[in-house]
Amino acid sequence: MNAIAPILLGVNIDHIATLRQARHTRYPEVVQAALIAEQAGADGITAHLREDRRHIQDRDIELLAALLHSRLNLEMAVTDEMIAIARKTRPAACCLVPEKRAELTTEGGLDVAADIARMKDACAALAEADIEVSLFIDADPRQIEAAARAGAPVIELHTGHYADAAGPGARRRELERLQAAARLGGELGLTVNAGHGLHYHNVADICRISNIHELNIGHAIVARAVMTGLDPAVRDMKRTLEAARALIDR
Ligand SMILES: CC(=O)[C@@H](O)[C@H](O)COP(=O)(O)O
Ligand SMILES: NCC(=O)COP(=O)(O)O
Repeated sequence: MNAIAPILLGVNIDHIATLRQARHTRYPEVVQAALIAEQAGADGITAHLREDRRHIQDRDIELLAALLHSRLNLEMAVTDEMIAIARKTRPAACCLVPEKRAELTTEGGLDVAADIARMKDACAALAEADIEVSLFIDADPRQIEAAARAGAPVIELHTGHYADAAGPGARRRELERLQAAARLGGELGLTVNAGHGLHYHNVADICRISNIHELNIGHAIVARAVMTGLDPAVRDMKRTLEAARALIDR
């Protein structure tokens, strides 16, 4: 029986920057937060450089790319500006996400199927700079197949619909969609990650999807960090992921 691989944790530090941007101060320093998260067990750091720069700033990405010990996963829109920034700063990974100026947070996955040629070009431009490309998509077979055709080696399944599900029935249906999506992604040879809206009390069932490689979690960790500190908040999440995966039924 093959051993189940541990699930990795990417800590998204966007909302450390949200607190800083609230008054445009020099604190809290996102680099300090990232290094604390790494020391607490984060396997990588995720940061979303939005076009509107509402939280993460260009200088954050430059410093993180230079100073992290683990790996930087830069989330960004599929634009010439962002591709140029990525090719210049060369993070280990880029996750291409949809963006709408007016959105409170990411509302859905990238519509890869609607413009395969553009996605292929973006994936190729980033891969040429030795950046691992991930596409942030809904648990939709059409988008998963499109991601494979676009040449992305990694997909990140949007777990927001699961996280926001109104009740246990809806949540179970969303979980089943994610399970089927992860299976299809694996069959197509894609590395399958997941994220958005995950927290300490809804993450276990996602961890039990055996071929999910990494979870990117931010808002819930930063929210707990406000109460207990970032180091324990990250350690708590790592422990939660490890405990859930250890229970996986083979
Ligand atoms: C793509 C995704 O789900 C998040 O990583 C994204 O960063 C959410 O945007 P905010 O961090 O601005 O809420
Ligand atoms: N891609 C998901 C991510 O990086 C973190 O999302 P959230 O946990 O802040 O909702």
